[in-house]
Amino acid sequence: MSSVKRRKISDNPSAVKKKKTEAPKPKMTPGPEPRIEDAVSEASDAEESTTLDNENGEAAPKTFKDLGIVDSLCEACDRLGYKQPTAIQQEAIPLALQDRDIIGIAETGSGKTAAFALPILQALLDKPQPLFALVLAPTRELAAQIAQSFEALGSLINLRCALLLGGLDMVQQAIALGKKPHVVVATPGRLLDHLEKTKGFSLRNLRYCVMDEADRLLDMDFGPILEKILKFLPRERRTFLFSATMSSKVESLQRASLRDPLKVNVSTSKYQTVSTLVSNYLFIPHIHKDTYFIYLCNEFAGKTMIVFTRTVLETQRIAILLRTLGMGAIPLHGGLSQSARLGALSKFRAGARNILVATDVAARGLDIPNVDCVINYDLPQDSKTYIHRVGRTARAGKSGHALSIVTQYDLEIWTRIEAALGTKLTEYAYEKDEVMVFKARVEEAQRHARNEMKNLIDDRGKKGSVLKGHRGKKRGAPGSGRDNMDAEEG
Ligand SMILES: Nc1ncnc2c1ncn2[C@@H]1O[C@H](COP(=O)(O)OP(=O)(O)OP(=O)(O)O)[C@@H](O)[C@H]1O
Repeated sequence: MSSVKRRKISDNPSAVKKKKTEAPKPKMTPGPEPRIEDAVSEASDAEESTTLDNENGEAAPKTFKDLGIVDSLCEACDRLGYKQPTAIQQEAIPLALQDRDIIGIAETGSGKTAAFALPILQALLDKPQPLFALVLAPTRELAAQIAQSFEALGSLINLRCALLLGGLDMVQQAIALGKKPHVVVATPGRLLDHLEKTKGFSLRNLRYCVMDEADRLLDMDFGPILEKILKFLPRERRTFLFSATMSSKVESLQRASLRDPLKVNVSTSKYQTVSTLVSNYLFIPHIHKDTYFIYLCNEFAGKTMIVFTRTVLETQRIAILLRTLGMGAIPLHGGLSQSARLGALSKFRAGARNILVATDVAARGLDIPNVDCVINYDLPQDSKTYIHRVGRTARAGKSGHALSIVTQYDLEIWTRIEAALGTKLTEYAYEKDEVMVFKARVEEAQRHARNEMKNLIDDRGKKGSVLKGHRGKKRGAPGSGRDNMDAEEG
């Protein structure tokens, strides 16, 4: 292994010899006085990647060191197998090192997490202090994953990171905050609870605030909580917004109170999927939906799959249906306890089950290696969610397959999704006779699933039951609590 000068975070800033990082000149010039409106209009443009720059118009290979990243962080990247920065990393890191607010847009699975984590860790090395950075994410699973990425990238520099998630013990989290972490990763509802209730916890000296899946965080549901959180943060700070899909609504971007932001867009169109993804649909009669679905699962038998459904109950029913037919399925939705949710995800990650059946709580950000296929059992309600769902496969340059089941009732939304993608997808080729071979077995499994669902619903809320007992409570309804904001995205 090459010998590198390693730097560690010292809590005594004077103990670290300050060395100004010489970041290479960015290819995107800041230009005169960028305003939020400029960023907004730029963000909605279809743009070419700005990495094309050598004589042949090919991307010049760059290393993390070339981008201005220090040795200890380069070594952490190396250990994680990051040989070269991805496009969004190449574009965003030099600008972030120059102390700019950034709106970063790049396809799903393109390495956005390291694009914001590395500059933050580097700034932390320069000026070490507790509660240096805050990262907000819309779902608990995503927040947990981001904290893991920070810990992995900060493994050689003594990074302390705290994770604040809804659904888990506040006291344990307050203890973690008492240890003065450098980075806090949180879901919005729980962070606000701590800001309001945990004695001695303050983000007054925060230097960086990141909103991952920013368009979701800034939308109507989360927006009001975000506004409250921002009142606890200092105005003098850097703000990074990252997502694969970005809202171009001025109001929602203004919510993030960016200062002269620069937009880094490495997507070639507004809603784009990666080129390694094969996407098909099946147009089928609603009455045979389960039979077609089981046929598809059989076609992809042995592969790792995520199946998206619209509701908690449908997620649970589909998982039972699959298990009854001998397939290793596990449900993930906001009707489960938080420990059951994290348990389901780790079983799926570890390969103990090869089919994850999920609501949109799993649509954004989750980075599970080697997901071969995403099936939209129910179509998503909007095209943005489609992009995020299918982005759970074909990540980091790998190939993947997305299949959407479209019935006669889904034509309008499907037309809208295709229009947003700017392309007509091809239909998945099948022989109807081969599908109908499954009909009798599926009908038997449906009867079994109906009975099991009845028992689960009757037991809801009882001790040891699978489903939580918050029947009928809506987001924001009295008693549901803001902590539940991130409990269920579907
Ligand atoms: N430079 C790199 N080289 C190789 N792999 C990388 C590099 N940077 C990140 N990765 C890996 O690529 C995968 C996707 O990264 P990440 O989860 O940050 O994507 P993302 O852009 O945030 O996706 P999404 O929009 O779905 O949230 C991760 O497994 C990550 O470890």
